[in-house]
Amino acid sequence: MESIIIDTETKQYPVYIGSGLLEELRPLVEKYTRVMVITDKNVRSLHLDALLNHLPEGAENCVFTAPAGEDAKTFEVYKDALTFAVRHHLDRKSCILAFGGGAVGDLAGFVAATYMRGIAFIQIPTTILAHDSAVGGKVAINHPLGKNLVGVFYQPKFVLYDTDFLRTLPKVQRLSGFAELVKHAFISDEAFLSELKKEVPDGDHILSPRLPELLKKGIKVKANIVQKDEKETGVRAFLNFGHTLGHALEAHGGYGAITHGEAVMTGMVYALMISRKQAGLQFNLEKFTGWIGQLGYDWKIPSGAKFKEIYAYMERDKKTIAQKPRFVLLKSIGEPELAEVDKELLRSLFELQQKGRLA
Ligand SMILES: NC(=O)c1ccc[n+]([C@@H]2O[C@H](COP(=O)([O-])OP(=O)(O)OC[C@H]3O[C@@H](n4cnc5c(N)ncnc54)[C@H](O)[C@@H]3O)[C@@H](O)[C@H]2O)c1
Ligand SMILES: O=C(O)C(=O)C[C@@H](O)[C@H](O)[C@H](O)COP(=O)(O)O
Ligand SMILES: [Zn+2]
Repeated sequence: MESIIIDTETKQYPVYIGSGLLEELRPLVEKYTRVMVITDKNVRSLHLDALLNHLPEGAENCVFTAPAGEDAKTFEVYKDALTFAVRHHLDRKSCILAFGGGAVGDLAGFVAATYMRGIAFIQIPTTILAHDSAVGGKVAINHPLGKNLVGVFYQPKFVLYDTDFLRTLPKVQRLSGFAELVKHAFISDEAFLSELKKEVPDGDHILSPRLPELLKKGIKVKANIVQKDEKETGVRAFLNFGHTLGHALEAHGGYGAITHGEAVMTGMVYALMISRKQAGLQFNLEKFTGWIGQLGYDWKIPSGAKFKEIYAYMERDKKTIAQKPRFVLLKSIGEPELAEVDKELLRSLFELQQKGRLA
């Protein structure tokens, strides 16, 4: 199986990626006393039977089904999943298998990391977005006051990314996942960004035969960063490009009102404007927003969002120090930095972007 090795301070593990990989699963999980699958209701109805065909007998009795989307990342669902694990006699030689997108992965990883102080964790991602979320070991649930505020760093034993699952993704989820690929390009390499523009001229081209290759590139960008800084004491924060505003919009709108990727795309446009003003970035943002508009993104800040309320969420972002929000900016494509930004600049750019204008 083709794999990309993730080599962190605490663990080294493979991300197997390609078509038809589910066939290879059974021998990888046979050593566990029990496999608890955590999935969501959409993935369950579309793909659970296929997964169960490749798990040891009896696995169908140990499937926890979370609500779809951000509703999976709540304290209540987290507690229900733990209760399920206790009632199903999971022990320290059992494992938790995340089967779904990033929401399921984040929930399942946090359950695995905390049940009996940590049992084995496996990721079988089913979304484009999960080329990001399944790799690197950030697992968390949301707090009403902020995205992913409750979580840990906990690496999986392996990631098995069977790209056949991506075929059933609705358009809105393809767009959501593609935003993280664009992020990986921005923080790494102008040629990667040009390649994405060329390969994906509009929303109908995201699911192209080239997608697995693009996902591998994205994973390698992430692997390279996580390898240097597993616990985000430095460069890992660059993976948060677009997320300071993005997470605030998600929390403010009520988790799930906009997808993570849409929010991050809006946040990247905001960060690019700030970068042009304060980091010396030379970049044709008008052309870029033309392209993403063609793809189907609405990069305007939602009209109902008030700067004061959004700023309060940004103040609680995990990159904030002493109540001063910090943003990932670009000096040039592939050259990120972390910086404080003057509140009045943030306000004026926010108001412009809300009107659909750029600076
Ligand atoms: N841990 C990390 O490093 C990291 C990185 C990026 C994002 N995230 C988190 O990931 C989440 C977003 O990830 P996501 O978009 O994959 O989330 P998701 O799990 O919410 O999936 C999105 C939707 O797609 C559906 N779905 C999943 N697979 C499908 C398939 N193959 N076919 C049809 N429908 C399918 C799901 O049921 C859900 O409704 C957010 O909570 C975000 O904060 C985490
Ligand atoms: O892996 C990382 O590091 C990231 O920042 C990846 C992000 O795409 C992802 O959304 C992550 O969950 C954000 O982390 P957070 O620490 O800002 O909650
Ligand atoms: Zn993200």
